[in-house]
Amino acid sequence: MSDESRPTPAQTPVAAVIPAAGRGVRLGPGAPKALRALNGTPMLIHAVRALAASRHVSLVIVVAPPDGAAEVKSLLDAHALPVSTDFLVVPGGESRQESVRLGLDALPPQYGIVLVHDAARPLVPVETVDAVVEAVRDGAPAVVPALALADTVKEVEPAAAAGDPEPVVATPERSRLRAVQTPQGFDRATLVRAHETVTENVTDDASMVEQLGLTVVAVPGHEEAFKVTRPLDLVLAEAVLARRRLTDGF
Ligand SMILES: Nc1ccn([C@@H]2O[C@H](COP(=O)(O)OP(=O)(O)OP(=O)(O)O)[C@@H](O)[C@H]2O)c(=O)n1
Ligand SMILES: C[C@](O)(CO)[C@H](O)COP(=O)(O)O
Repeated sequence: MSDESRPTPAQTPVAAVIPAAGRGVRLGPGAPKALRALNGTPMLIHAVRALAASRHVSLVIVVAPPDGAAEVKSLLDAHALPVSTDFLVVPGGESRQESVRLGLDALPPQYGIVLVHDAARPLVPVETVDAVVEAVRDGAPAVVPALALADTVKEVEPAAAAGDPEPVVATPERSRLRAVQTPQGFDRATLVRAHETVTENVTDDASMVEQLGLTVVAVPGHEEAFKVTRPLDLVLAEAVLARRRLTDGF
């Protein structure tokens, strides 16, 4: 591509990869977590709408449970989604990391910026999505939304058996710690290189970029971008939706 035809950072097309292939073991028995209902609508549909609500995002790739791609395609067809956004569905893998990589493999060439967003964070506000994209457009190779912590955090020597006492080995200074959320945003080439390079298991994509020696930056996250992980999170998510219905009318 010549310099004249290469998009400027402000024009670079943005795609979102939504890993949605997890079982949701910590949520308890039932359908795969992303397909469970929140206020009558599958969690995945909330997450897809949240990302597609950003004026920056023109493609959403949903990474479905390995044997559930057809079901997810039908779900997307059955729910109203913005017509200005394209959608693709691919089957996922055994780990979140593998599912994200399978989503990246399906990314068409024109998308230079990639967001990775957990289906399990269905209520992320569009302002958070936009803040992440804008930080990538401003030149950061990797961006995470982050919140300060309310609890003091201890590092422990993990117990051999669940429930056994665990010796505390350190108390990191809380003011320097952040809980990170999604969407995490990346320059596409950086994220692809990170997934090709880092083979050990990690819990988020940004840490793979850190392992390349690149700087990841944090922008303000949002309390409503919490991850639905345990049963109490479902109660909280329903409450947030009920409050939005009252205050915003949806
Ligand atoms: N093999 C996997 C595992 C997880 N995920 C996705 O990664 C996100 C964050 O994972 P998490 O909240 O841990 O979901 P689960 O793996 O489903 O939860 P659990 O660990 O309780 O089973 C979720 O949107 C989940 O669907 C995925 O796409 N593929
Ligand atoms: C990516 C993530 O949501 C950032 O906080 C988190 O690490 C996912 O962890 P999980 O155990 O796969 O839910």
